[in-house]
Amino acid sequence: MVLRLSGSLLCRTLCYGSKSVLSSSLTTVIRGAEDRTVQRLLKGLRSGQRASLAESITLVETSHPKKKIQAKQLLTQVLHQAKRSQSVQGTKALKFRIGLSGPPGAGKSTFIENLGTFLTSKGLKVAVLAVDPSSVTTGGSLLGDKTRMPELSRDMNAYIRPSPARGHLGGVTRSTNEAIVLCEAANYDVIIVETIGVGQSEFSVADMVDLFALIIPPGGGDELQGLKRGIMEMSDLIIINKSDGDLVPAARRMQYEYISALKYIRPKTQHWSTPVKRISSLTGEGIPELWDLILKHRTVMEECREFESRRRLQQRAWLWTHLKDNLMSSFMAAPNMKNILKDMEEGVMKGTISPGDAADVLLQQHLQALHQAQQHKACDE
Ligand SMILES: Nc1nc2c(ncn2[C@@H]2O[C@H](COP(=O)(O)OP(=O)(O)OP(=O)(O)O)[C@@H](O)[C@H]2O)c(=O)[nH]1
Repeated sequence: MVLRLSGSLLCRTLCYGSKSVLSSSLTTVIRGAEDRTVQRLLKGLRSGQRASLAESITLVETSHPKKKIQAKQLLTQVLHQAKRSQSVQGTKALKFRIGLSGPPGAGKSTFIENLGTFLTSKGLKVAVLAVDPSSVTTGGSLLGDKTRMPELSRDMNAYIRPSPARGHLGGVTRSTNEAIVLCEAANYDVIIVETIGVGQSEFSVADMVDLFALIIPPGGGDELQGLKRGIMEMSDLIIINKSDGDLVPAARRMQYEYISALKYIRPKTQHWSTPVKRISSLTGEGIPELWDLILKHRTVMEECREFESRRRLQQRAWLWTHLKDNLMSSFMAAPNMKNILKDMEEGVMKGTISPGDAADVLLQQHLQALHQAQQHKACDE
């Protein structure tokens, strides 16, 4: 459903809710100060305990009202803590968020296993999170499965989190964003967010990382046509995997094709032109050089100050995701909304009311419901 929200209506919705929003966040702060679970999790996160990290992520994925309050409390504290270290250490305090997308079978898990173990051998802590749209429709998860990365999952300096099998894509990515922050609070240096390059998930992931990489296998040549232009536009790095044995010539061809295709694509930033690198996740060839390139991207982005500005824009995008989610939940929770919604949908399909008018009617109905609820609350008090 498309929610058409005119400026004045949005304004009224927000203004109307502001008092209760304010009081509920104050309640959150006051209650949270006493919350033992939050204190315990914070302590566990600070000492880098994987069990506390797993429990904290589960907490932010929950929709249980009491736990939601705890999750907000935890995130608030964690964000304050991160802000404090950033004010002391500057951007060096910011951990590295890497997004990885690629079609099924591209070798994502083999790549993460190889890069991950390479990084932990250098003394870095690595977390792997998955955004898996398939888990929403099938209830099962294809990504982030520990069995796909056997060595890394046994590594004490690595943490692998499978995709949450709930909610719509917005919900999944929202909790992923929060999971990133929690991994950082638990002192993970590199957070890899993995997604299948189908649907919309890669766009959401690109919006929450410092570097977005696309990984592809050498193929027959149709891949380039099939691959969405959008995903190339938002990539900071293109990795041609499986460049080993008999596949080397095909991988080379693929590399040239991508290099030429990128010439016709507007660069994401004027400070970086997207490199196309061949590697083998199976043999590990090219992985150390690829890591150097990833670090170079970070240095360049820090020097031109885009590293921080991207993060700031991502924070703003995150605010909008929350706002849209909260507005939709409040809209759907209003009394009788399901019936009116059904009537309006039928009307729109029959052509008796225009989609725009139907959206306005629904919003008016929602605002009235909010107003009535507020009046009842005032009477009760
Ligand atoms: N020759 C060769 N094979 C590879 C390489 N990387 C992965 N593979 C193989 O490609 C197949 C798919 O690899 P995965 O790592 O499971 O790929 P994935 O992208 O995680 O696949 P999904 O789980 O379907 O999303 C496996 O049989 C791997 O052994 C590589 O660098 N070279």
